[in-house]
Amino acid sequence: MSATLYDKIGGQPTIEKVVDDLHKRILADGSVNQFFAKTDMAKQRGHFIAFLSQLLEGPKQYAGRPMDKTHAGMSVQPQHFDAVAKHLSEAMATSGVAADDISAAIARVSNVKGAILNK
Ligand code: HEM
Repeated sequence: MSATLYDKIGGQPTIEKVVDDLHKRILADGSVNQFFAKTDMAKQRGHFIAFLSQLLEGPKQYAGRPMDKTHAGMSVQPQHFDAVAKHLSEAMATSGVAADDISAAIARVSNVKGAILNK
């Protein structure tokens, strides 16, 4: 059996590092940080770590809301999605994730793009 993407990138410790870096990047980016003005980032951290782990075939631990309901009414546009995906990709690179694993992870994240844009 081949290793899951979750295992390949280093499992939970890597994902936690990536999400911390991602949140720094999002909050420093004036094109998307306004969306998170009222968000409890500690809670968000836990949800995003769990969601990402599950998306990369790690433990099924996500207990947050579905993507369409979570992002409903936010009017997230494709450029916002692309900005967050770019931050995620750069955060993974900074944590030492290999380029082909980053591409595979971003492809999985892109599968939920429609739900996040509510389209
Ligand atoms: C790149 C893909 C994305 C993924 C995988 C993702 C995933 C998530 C997850 C798992 C949550 C937590 C759900 C919960 O609280 O139950 C969440 C919340 C949130 N997301 Fe996203 N998201 C993405 C993109 C975006 C984008 C592009 C924006 C806006 C620029 C955005 C804005 C938000 C906000 C503001 C919340 C918090 C809502 C609250 O405060 O309750 N997300 N997202």
